[in-house]
Amino acid sequence: MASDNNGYSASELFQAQVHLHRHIQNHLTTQCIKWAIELGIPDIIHNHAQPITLPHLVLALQVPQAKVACVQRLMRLLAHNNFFFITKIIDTNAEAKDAYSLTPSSQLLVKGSDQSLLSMVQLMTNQTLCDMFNHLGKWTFTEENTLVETALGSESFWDYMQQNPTLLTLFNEGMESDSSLVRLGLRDCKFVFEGLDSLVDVGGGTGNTAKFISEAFPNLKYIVLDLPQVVTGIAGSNNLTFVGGNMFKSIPQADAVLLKWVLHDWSDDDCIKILKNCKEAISSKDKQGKVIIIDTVINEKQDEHGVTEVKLFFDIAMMAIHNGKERDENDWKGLFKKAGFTNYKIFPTFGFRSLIELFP
Ligand SMILES: C[S@@+](CC[C@H](N)C(=O)[O-])C[C@H]1O[C@@H](n2cnc3c(N)ncnc32)[C@H](O)[C@@H]1O
Ligand SMILES: O=c1cc(-c2ccc(O)c(O)c2)oc2c(O)c(O)ccc12
Repeated sequence: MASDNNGYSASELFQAQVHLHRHIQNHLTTQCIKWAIELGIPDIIHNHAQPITLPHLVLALQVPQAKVACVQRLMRLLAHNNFFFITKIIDTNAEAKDAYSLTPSSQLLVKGSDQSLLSMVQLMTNQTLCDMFNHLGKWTFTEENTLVETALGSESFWDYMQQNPTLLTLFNEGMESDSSLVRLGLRDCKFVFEGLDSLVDVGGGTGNTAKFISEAFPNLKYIVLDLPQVVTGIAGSNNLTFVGGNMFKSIPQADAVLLKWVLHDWSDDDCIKILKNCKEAISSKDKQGKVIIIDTVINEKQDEHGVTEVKLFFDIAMMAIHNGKERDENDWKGLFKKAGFTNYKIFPTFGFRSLIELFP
């Protein structure tokens, strides 16, 4: 059998086989994270005062004896991928036993903690949304802008959610959980909000970011603008008001506009429309305000491989779900110029996102 393996050595092809399997079976990591959450494993470990052994873990889980080894194998895979640490502890019989503890990544999966990303995991592993990605091939050959049209038959993701209140709640809770972590980054960026009398948080969702900033700046008049189905019925406070509306139609006047995780949902043309409306909202006779953007800036040269991978995952998700995209600095610069802004400054502070200050 004559073959030159297309010029590759056997060892290169075996490496390629491993590489391929790592990626095509990666959905099992997702499923195992979901499984561990369903069992409540991060919470049990969190509530246990010290690293927990397998016998104690399965006792707390109350799994049938026949499934004990399955839990051990679940924990082995997740520990291999840094979702748990495995350490040795000495038990009452003076024997060394494996015990599990949380890593920073599984700390994010603990229910009810300030930095819990549990709702984001529930959103991203939602069956309807995950199934949608099976239609990418078909979608390519349609005239439809988004996979939501091809797979779910709705004009836009926002329309689909308006018709599916359970998904809307899941989405809003996912966004809220994301905002909790962004708080940590904002602590170092307070200077961006200093000196402002008023701010409109455009597409501000159910107001988690709003609560944090409006509490930190009690003299700041803070308005959250979002779709009526998102903000109707949400109570504000002294300096926080929720307004139902449409950012393409009009944005209330203020010293500054905040756009957190909004522009990546939209095409370039739509972003230019939104940014022009923002410019109008911050321009008055006697002063020019600013726009504060919290979003992704792709930077393949500077970022670690894993960080870029996350940004590129979001790029595919935004393309498919919204006809949106993730952008590099050059893309952002082009949008800013076309929308009539002259100056901007990027602070890379929020993990895979940055804060951009934008001036007319
Ligand atoms: C990805 S979410 C981000 C929410 C929030 N800024 C955050 O970071 O948690 C985008 C938000 O834009 C809102 N949105 C979509 N279309 C809108 C429109 N035409 N006018 C105002 N808000 C809109 C959505 O309802 C959603 O809450
Ligand atoms: O963080 C997000 C995640 C997703 C999302 C949902 C289900 C998936 O299966 C998936 O891969 C991604 O959707 C978003 C979105 O639609 C936004 O407008 C803004 C942010 C997100």
